[in-house]
Amino acid sequence: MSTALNLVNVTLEYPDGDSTLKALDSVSLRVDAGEFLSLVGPSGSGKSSLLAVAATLVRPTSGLVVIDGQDATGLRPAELTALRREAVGIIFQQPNLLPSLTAVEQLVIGDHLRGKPVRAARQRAAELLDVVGLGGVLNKRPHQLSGGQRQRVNIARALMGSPRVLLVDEPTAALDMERSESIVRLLRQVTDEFSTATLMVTHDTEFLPLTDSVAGMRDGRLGVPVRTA
Ligand SMILES: Nc1ncnc2c1ncn2[C@@H]1O[C@H](COP(=O)(O)OP(=O)(O)OP(=O)(O)O)[C@@H](O)[C@H]1O
Repeated sequence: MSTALNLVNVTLEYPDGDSTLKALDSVSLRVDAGEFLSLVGPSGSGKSSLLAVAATLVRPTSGLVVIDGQDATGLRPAELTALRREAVGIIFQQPNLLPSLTAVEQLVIGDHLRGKPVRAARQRAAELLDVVGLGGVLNKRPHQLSGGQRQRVNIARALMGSPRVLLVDEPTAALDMERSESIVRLLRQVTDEFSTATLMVTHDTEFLPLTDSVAGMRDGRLGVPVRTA
């Protein structure tokens, strides 16, 4: 298996009055293609910081963030944007869909804004929406979809750029138990089908067995991932 995401000795400090707060303290983590890893830990332990650094949205104070073999920490902003667009899919807790757009359009808009041909994007969007179980609601707008369906659109949208790395921040926080389970099952399915290296922050310990391994965070430090089976 090839390593798609590799964090090496990553430290992230924030100014905190006269001193500094270590949101991440010498964190090292590898996620291979096709691996689904979950990240758990108390509030304030650094989980969102780790995702933000892995997404190249926040530059660490020190350490390496290697995505698809490329060290992101030395890149210029434009190069970072390109790397993120090509290699990283991000799924936030709230789908943040645009109210006036249909499900297909939510996926196509990114390509459209980048000046890419829309026809091919529409075809891919329809295929991905089918993969996530939304083949029957391609032309519905967010208010016509359930919370679970909106989260599925969010997942399909993150897959549009064929990312090697999929970063997921509490995808089930706004959903009931049954819908939550189906979303984690879907993330398992897309990890297998598209061979993404998937890293998911979650509070839902019930669904950890659907992932390959679990790593715990505490005070900015990461425990060694434990296999679930
Ligand atoms: N932009 C920031 N500026 C200063 N401190 C920050 C910033 N972002 C996070 N922190 C601090 O870094 C630490 C880790 O925060 P982080 O949001 O990564 O934790 P978390 O585990 O994701 O928490 P939660 O489960 O509540 O979302 C916390 O002490 C937090 O207060």
